[in-house]
Amino acid sequence: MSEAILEIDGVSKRFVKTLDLAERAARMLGATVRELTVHAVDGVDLSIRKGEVMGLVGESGCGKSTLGRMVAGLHPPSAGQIRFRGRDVASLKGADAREAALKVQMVFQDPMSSLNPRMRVDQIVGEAPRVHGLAGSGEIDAYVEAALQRVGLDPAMRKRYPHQFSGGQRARIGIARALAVQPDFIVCDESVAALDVSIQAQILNLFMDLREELDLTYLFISHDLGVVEHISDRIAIMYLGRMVEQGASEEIFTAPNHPYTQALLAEIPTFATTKKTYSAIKGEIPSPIDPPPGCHFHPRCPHAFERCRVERPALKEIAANRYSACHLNDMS
Ligand SMILES: Nc1ncnc2c1ncn2[C@@H]1O[C@H](COP(=O)(O)OP(=O)(O)OP(=O)(O)O)[C@@H](O)[C@H]1O
Repeated sequence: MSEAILEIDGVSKRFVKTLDLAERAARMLGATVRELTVHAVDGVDLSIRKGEVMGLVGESGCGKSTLGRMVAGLHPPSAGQIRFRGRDVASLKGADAREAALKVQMVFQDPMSSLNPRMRVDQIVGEAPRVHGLAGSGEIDAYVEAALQRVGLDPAMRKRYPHQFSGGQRARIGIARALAVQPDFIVCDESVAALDVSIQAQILNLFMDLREELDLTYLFISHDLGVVEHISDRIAIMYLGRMVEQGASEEIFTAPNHPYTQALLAEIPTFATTKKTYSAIKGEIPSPIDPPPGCHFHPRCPHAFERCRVERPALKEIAANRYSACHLNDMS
């Protein structure tokens, strides 16, 4: 088993919700308007080994993107530590901080909104390597051509603008831009969610080919367990800011431990009909502004009992390299 390249240790992120117009007006008129805190990520632990694909799954709003953004250095954690190659990223300064920032890159969901529409592809892909001195002015054209070829784009298209490409091609441009700074670790945030299913498969295959070719490690974020099933070595499941289960991909699918994971699996039609059947998830996801006490999942859990309503379950190792945060595991 290879060493951890990334360690997330007790990481939390809180956002103070900005007041809307009516709330600001009420405050100006002297009313007491409480500032609300969103607990987007709440004490998450996760360790990712060099070369693996870690799938990160959960319903919308559970904190996946916020965790991914913290890993990519786009948000500082409110608490806890993120270590890349053993070094606390927040404590790095100067050249060390810049180097760490380049080594972890993010590929976003919607290439159209993350690519500058007024820049040509060669500028989009070439900008960061030029700024960071990875390619000199005499080499930049060849550097960009190689980056485009690596993701399956014809370098002859390098003078075009993003709107002149299809969705799948734009996804490839986003990947080429991320790879152009020679990262070791890629955070894919719903990177195929906006694509047609057949194009999704092509882009997932591209990610896997690049992993081999460039020795990459991935944190692959998706709300859809079906998408991460085939590419992830391990899967981590989040619910309302907390980690609820982690394990080898195959084990998560064949023997999910946490009732929330079981409910998510019930929502994949092929899985539910061909393998085991679990109760589908019921009710709305609660707000991270006012999460339920105890286990956050207890109001929707078919197995909840008194302890679940009052005590937060710790993420415990329930078998070798298998973790779950459920009080039911203490009863067997
Ligand atoms: N900058 C911000 N300011 C305030 N609240 C935020 C901010 N970013 C995220 N949140 C809130 O934090 C919670 C987690 O959001 P996040 O985007 O990380 O979830 P997610 O699981 O990635 O969901 P989605 O797939 O819908 O993006 C949500 O309630 C969201 O509204």
